Amino acid sequence: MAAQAGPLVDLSIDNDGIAILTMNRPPVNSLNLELLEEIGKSLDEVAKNKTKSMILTSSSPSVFSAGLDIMEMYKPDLKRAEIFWTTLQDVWIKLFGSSYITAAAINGHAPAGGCLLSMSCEYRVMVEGKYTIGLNETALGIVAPTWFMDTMCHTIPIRQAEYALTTARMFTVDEALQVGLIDESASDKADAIDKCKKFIRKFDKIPSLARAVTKQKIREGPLVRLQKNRQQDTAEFLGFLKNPKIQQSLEMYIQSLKQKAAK
Ligand SMILES: CCCC/C=C\CC(=O)SCCNC(=O)CCNC(=O)[C@H](O)C(C)(C)COP(=O)(O)OP(=O)(O)OC[C@H]1O[C@@H](n2cnc3c(N)ncnc32)[C@H](O)[C@@H]1OP(=O)(O)O
Repeated sequence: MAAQAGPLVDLSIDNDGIAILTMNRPPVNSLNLELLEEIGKSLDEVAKNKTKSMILTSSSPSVFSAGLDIMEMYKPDLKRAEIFWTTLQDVWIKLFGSSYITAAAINGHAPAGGCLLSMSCEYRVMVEGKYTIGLNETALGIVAPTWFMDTMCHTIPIRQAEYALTTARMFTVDEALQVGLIDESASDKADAIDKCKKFIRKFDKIPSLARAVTKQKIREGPLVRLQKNRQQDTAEFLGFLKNPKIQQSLEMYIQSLKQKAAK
């Protein structure tokens, strides 16, 4: 993968006071430890500045995020892998449990961890095109953690979530719209951001404390479940990584990605 030039995320505040968090790890915004740390810091920044809302997007022309960086899981240094996983948990807790309004302008593919980040927001607008979104972990021979599943069950009906998770279903933009995995489609990134802003403006007349407490209460179940089981969740992740069959599946998957990229 190409070396990183420039910051891994850009956090700007627009004229309406809306924070725009842009992931910037070419070529595909795969979530490695350093990118997750920067996303986490930006989420802290948004919370600290009491910004009323945030839009999550990507600087790539065709990928929102390719999900977790598979190289963090393939034959890893186990100490780093543990920090990687707890950082991912932190990012999810901060984003899913945030009190400010969140929306994702999904300007490209959003598999696995990319889908998780967008589902952790309150509203999703995806750019039309040959892009797909979904939790495809089973196709890699791995099991999505419970909190990934909880996040999907919080977004689409549980029957659809079970079917999508077990079959590693990647939804086209139209399919995602139909099932409610995204809320709107958009012609391009600017349109997606405009539509996210329109969603955010819906709260102009809603008292912000009532909105925030309602959001946090409705999201309490999945959050408490992870918070109570963080150590076990981390131990399970490390256990997965130590399993030779999982390592073999990851190796085959990496090979297939490399072959596809070389074509
Ligand atoms: C117990 C564990 C539980 C948690 C588990 C998992 C959660 C996850 O998030 S696992 C990651 C799952 N992600 C994927 O399956 C996506 C894989 N990528 C793709 O499908 C495509 O890359 C994508 C559609 C996102 C974009 O396609 P293109 O624009 O055509 O790019 P390329 O496929 O050519 O890729 C360019 C370059 O990036 C490398 N790459 C892609 N994805 C990843 C990734 N997730 N991690 C690391 N590296 C990735 C790809 O191999 C190419 O590399 P080079 O060959 O070196 O250029």
